[in-house]
Amino acid sequence: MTAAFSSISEFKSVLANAPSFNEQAFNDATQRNGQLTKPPAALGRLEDIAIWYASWRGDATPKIEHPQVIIFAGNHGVTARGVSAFPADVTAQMVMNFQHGGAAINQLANTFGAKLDVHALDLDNPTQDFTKGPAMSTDECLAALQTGWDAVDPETDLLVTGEMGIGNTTSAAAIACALFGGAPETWVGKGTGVDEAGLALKSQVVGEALLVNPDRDPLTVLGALGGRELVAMAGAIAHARVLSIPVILDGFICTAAAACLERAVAGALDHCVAGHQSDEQAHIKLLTALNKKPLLALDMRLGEGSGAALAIGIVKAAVACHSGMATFAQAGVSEG
Ligand SMILES: Cc1cc2ncn([C@H]3O[C@H](COP(=O)(O)O)[C@@H](O)[C@H]3O)c2cc1C
Ligand SMILES: O=C(O)c1cccnc1
Repeated sequence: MTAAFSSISEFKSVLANAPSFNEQAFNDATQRNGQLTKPPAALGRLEDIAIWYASWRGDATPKIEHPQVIIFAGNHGVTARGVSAFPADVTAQMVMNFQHGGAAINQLANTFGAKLDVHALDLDNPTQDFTKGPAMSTDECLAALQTGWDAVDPETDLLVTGEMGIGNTTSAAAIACALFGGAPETWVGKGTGVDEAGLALKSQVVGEALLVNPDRDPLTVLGALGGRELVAMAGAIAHARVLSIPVILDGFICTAAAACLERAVAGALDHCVAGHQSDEQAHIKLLTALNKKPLLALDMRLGEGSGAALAIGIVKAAVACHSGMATFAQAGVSEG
């Protein structure tokens, strides 16, 4: 399905009307799981993951053959406030690095057999510093949503969305604070490695951003405090929902973008699992608020979709066990 959104409310209504999981496949996969040659629940969370995946694919014995990783890149006006340990130029430089195969995500996508696509969003025009007004106009937000929407390959069977955008942990913290409340201090983290003074500055910047952008409608928050790469991730995750493509969420930034969808339409992230727990301190708080339990916790705080790409291996393994194992009857193994 291709869609050209003329308004944020149209986007929201497409998301709200997206299909849910397939109950027949859920029931069939649950029944099959109980017949496989293992003690009940012996594969732990792998069993839940396989049943979740099967129910979204509408197939009780699915395969994962075409994972897609999409990285979106955006530049942030708020970097003028000195919120990152790195200069804003690094965003465009890393886009070149992705294109030449030199970044961590290139190696991880290769390792797990995923196609990697990179979309740079208007890098020459950073979003407005959101301590001065909304980061984006409605039209800019719609354009970024569309880029994300169109980036999803309808033939893919597992999606990872990642990002690159110097300054975007501040953007993600501002979004999380706007959506879930609490003090800015509880949402900011060290990002690329700011010191104590940098952390205090990030809290101050988030506080200012929330005063200047008082509207708490979740999709308005996304455009007012997000960067284009966050908006595009939300657009891609929404399109995956419409196409019944399961998604693995990455770290703090990806989860903050996704959280806007869930707050706009309850259940909008039911087709998503949390790939990992980022070392960005507020990520676990955000995951808990979304009722998502991370698959991995490896002290990573990179972004680029890296933690989610690693979790492709877990989801693939879970589905391979579920679809490939023999039942007790097939294998002639006695049940307990
Ligand atoms: C070389 C390099 C590669 C990266 N890959 C992802 N990020 C990560 O760091 C940035 C967010 O941190 P902050 O808010 O502190 O700027 C994002 O671009 C994120 O994807 C990177 C950062 C750097 C420096
Ligand atoms: O959790 C993340 O996504 C993250 C954390 C720090 C820097 N970049 C990304």
